[in-house]
Amino acid sequence: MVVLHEGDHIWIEPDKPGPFDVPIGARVKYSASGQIQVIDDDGKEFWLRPGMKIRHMHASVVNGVEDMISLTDLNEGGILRNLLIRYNQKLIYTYTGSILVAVNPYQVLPIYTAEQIKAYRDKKIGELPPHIFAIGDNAYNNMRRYQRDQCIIISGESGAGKTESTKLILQFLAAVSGQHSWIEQQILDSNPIMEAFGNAKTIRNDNSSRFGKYIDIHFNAKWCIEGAKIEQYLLEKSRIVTQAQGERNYHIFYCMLAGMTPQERSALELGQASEYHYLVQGGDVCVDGRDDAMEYAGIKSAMKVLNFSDGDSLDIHGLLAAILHLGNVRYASTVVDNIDASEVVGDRELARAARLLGCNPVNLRDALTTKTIFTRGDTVTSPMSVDYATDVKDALVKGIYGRLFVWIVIKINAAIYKGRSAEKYYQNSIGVLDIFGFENFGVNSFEQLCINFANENLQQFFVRHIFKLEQEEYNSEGISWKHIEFIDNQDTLDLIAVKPMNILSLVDEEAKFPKGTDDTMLHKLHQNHSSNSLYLQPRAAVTKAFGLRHFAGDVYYSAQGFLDKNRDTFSADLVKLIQESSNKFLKSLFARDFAMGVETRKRAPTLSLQFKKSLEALMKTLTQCQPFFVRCIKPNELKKPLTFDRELCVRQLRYSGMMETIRIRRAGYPIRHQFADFVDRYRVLVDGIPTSKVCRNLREACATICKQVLSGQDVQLGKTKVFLKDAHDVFLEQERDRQLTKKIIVIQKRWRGYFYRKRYLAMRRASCRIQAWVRMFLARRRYLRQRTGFLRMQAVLRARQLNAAFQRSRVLVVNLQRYARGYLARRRCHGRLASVIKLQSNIRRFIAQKNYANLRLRHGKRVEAEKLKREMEERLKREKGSKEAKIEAEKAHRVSSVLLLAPALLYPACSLCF
Ligand SMILES: Nc1ncnc2c1ncn2[C@@H]1O[C@H](COP(=O)(O)OP(=O)(O)OP(=O)(O)O)[C@@H](O)[C@H]1O
Repeated sequence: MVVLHEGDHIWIEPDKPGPFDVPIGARVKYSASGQIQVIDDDGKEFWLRPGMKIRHMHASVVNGVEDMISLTDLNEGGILRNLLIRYNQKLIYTYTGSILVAVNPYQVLPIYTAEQIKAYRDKKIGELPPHIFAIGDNAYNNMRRYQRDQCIIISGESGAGKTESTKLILQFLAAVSGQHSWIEQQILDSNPIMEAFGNAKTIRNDNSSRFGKYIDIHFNAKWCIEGAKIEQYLLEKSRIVTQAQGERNYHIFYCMLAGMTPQERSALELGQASEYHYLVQGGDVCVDGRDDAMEYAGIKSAMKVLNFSDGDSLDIHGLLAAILHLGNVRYASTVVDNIDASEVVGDRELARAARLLGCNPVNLRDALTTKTIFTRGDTVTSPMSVDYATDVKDALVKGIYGRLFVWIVIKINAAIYKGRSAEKYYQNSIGVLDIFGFENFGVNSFEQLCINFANENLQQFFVRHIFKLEQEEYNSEGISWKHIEFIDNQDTLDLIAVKPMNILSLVDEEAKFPKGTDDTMLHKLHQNHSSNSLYLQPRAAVTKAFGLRHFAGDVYYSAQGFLDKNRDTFSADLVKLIQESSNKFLKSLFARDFAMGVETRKRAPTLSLQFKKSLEALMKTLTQCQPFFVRCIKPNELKKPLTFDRELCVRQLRYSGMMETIRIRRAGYPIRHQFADFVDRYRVLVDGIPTSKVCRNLREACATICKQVLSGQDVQLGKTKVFLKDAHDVFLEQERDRQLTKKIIVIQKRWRGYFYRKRYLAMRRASCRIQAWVRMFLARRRYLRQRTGFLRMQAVLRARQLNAAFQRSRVLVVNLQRYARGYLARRRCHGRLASVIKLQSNIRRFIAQKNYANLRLRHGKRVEAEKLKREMEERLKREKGSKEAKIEAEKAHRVSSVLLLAPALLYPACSLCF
C-alpha cells in the first residue's frame, strides 16, 4: 500500500488502457483518514478509488527535466508528462541528448530575439536551456570543428512547426555568420516567395507547406554565408483545381487578388477571390489572422530582392490570372455522332484565358473539348465528355502551375546559388530539411503515398543513424552493450520501393501499360502483396483502395486517379496548343516537353520514379552529413495555445520512436572519436601526452586521458575509438576550453610582453629620432636667425660706409661742378669776345670797302656817290642792328646749353672717379 501525504506526486495508471493511454501524473491535494483527493496533470480533481493503480513519482522529475535522458521514470507517461509540464511553463523545447523535441506553442513567444541569438552563440548543448538556436549553433560549430557538412532534419506532422523551425534556424545562421550581407537577405527573402506559391491553408495547418524543401546553406573559408541552394520536392498539384472543405488554394492567388491595385486587376480582367471556382471550393477565402494584402506587399518586395524583373512579375501574374479564368470555364454536356461530348458555356472566360495564354480562343476551345488520336498514321479527332474535358482542363492548369513553381525555385537559385565548382567559393554547408509530415486523411491518394514514402525514408535514416549503425558499431568495436529493441521500418520501405514487384514499381508498370487502369493496378497490388503483413486489404472488397502499415500508423489509399497522377503527362493537344502560343514565358516553361516529342513524352519517367530518384539523392546527401534531428510535436488539432492533447502527443512520440531514442541515448555512447583524434583534441587536459603522430600507444594515451579527466564515468574504449556519452563530450569540451583558455592566457601574456616590449623599443627609438630632428631643427633655426642678423648688421655697416663715401664724393663732385661751371662760364665769355672781334673785323672790312667806294666815288659821279653813300650808310646801320641781335641770341643759347649739360656730364664722371 502506498502511503501518501499532501503535496506528494504520484502516477495513476489508466483504468482501461487504450492503445494510446499512458499513466498520468497527479498531486495529492488532500489526504486524511484514508481519503485521498488528487489533482491530475490535466487539472482534474478527483478522489482516489480502491483498485486504482498508483505509484510514487520520482522527485527529480516532478518539475520536469531539460534533457529526457536524465528522466528517472523512463516510460511513455514520464516523457509525456515532462513535455506537458514544460509546455505549460512555455518551455517548448526539450532535449533527448542532442535531439531536440519542439512542441508547437501556437503563440508568439519572446524567445527568438537578437539577444537570444547572441546568448546561444558558441554554447555547448546543455549549457543553456534547450532551444532551436542551440541546434543551429551546434551544427555551425560542428561544421567548423570537423570541417564536415552538417544537416538538420526537421520532422513532424503537418502543423507541428517544421517550417517555423526551419525559418528560425535560417535566421540564426544568417545572424551568426556575421556578414549581414545581401545574400543572407536573399536567402531569408526566398521564404515568403516559396511559401506564397507552395503553402496553403489546410484543415491541420493554416500555413501548410505543400511541398518538401531542402535548403543547403553554403559557408566560405571564413565561415560566412556565401550562397545557398534550394531543392524542392513534389508540389501538391491537385490543390490548384480542388480543395477540401475548410482548405484553400495556394496563398499566392488570394494575396494577388487582395493586394493588386484596381488598375492591375483590370489589366488582367480579374475580380474578387470569391468569384473564382478554383478559390472557393473550400469555403472561406480568408484565413483568421492572415492579411493577404500585406503578405502580397512582402512577396513583391522579396521578388525584387531576388532579381525577379518587372517583366517576370507580369508574366507570372498573367499565368496566375489565366489559371483563374480557366477555372471559371464551364462545360455543358452534349452528344456528337452518338458520342458523349462537351461544349464550353460562355465564351468570356475562355477568351480571357486565351488572351493571357497567347492562344487562339478557338484552338483553346478545341483543345479543351476534343482530343486527337493518332492511329496507324491517321489523325482522328473525337469529342470529350464533360468529365474528361474537365480533367483535361485541370491537367492544363496543374501543368502550368507545377512548371511555374519549378521555374520560381530555379529563379531563386539563380540568385542565391553560386556553384560549387569554384574551390574558393565554399568550404562546407549546413542543410535544413523541411519536408511534408506524415499524412493520413479521410481519403488518401497518390500524393499521400509519396509523402508517406518520404517520411518512411526519413524515419529509416533516423533509425539507421540512431539505432542500427550505433549498435553495429558497438559490436564491431567490442563494446559491452545491452542490445536495445527498436522498430525498424525497413520492411515497409522494402514493400513500397525496394523489393521486386514493390508497390511503386507495380504502379509504374501499370501506368506505362496502355490498357492499365486504376482497377487493374489495384488487382495486381492485391495479388502480389496480400500475404504481406504490412499490406492491408480494404475491409469491404468493393472499396477500391489498398492500405499500408506505416511506422506512424495504418493508411488506406484510394486507387482512383492513381495512374493518371503518376503518369503526370500532358495531352499532345495541349502541348501543341502551347507550342503555337504567342506567350513566350509560357512556352519557355514547356521547353522540355517540346524537346521530347510525342513518343518520348509517353516514355518519360513517371512522377513516382522522379520522386524516388530525388529522394535517393536526398538520402545520399544526408548520409554524407553529420545529422541533427528536430522532432516537432503538434500538441492539439485545434491550433490553440496551451492545449495539450495527450493522446495525439503520445501517438507522435511513439511513432517517432522517442522512447527507444531516449533509451538508446541513455544506454549508448552517441559520441565517438578515433583514438588519434581524441588524443590530439584532449591531450591538452593531461600533462605529458604527446601528439598522435609521436605517441606510441594511442589507446593507452586515451585511457590515461579518460582516467584522469572522466574518472569513474561510463566511458568505453573500443578497438579504434573512444565511446562517450553526450554529457562527457560537453564536459570534455568545457574542460578543454578551460585549459586552452588558461594556456591561451599564458601565450597572450608572453605575446603581449613581447609585443609591448618591441613596441616600447620602437617607440623609444622613434622618440630619440624625433628629439634629434627637433633639436637639429631648433639649432638650425637659431643659426639661420643669427646669420640673418649678421647679414643685416653687415648691410647696415656697409650702407653707412658707402653713405660716408658718397657724401665725400658728393662734396668733390659739387666742387668739380663748381669748377666746371666756372670754366664753362669763362669759355662762354671767350666765345663772345671772339665774335665781337669778328664783328669788328667785318665792320673794319666794311669800313675799308666803304672807304674804297668813297674813293671810287670821288673819282666817279659825286652825286651818285653821295647817294650811294647814304644808302650804304643806312643799310649798314640796319644790318648792324640785326646781326648784333642775332649774335647775342646765339651766345645766350650756347651758354645756357652748357650750363644745363654740365652737371649731367660731370656727375657720372665724378661717380666713376669715386
Ligand atoms: N516556434 C513557434 N512559435 C510560434 N508559433 C509557431 C511555432 N512553430 C509553429 N508555430 C505555429 O504553428 C503553425 C504551423 O507551423 P508550421 O507551418 O511550421 O508547421 P509544419 O510542420 O511546417 O506544417 P506542414 O507540414 O503542414 O507544412 C505556424 O503557422 C505557427 O502559427
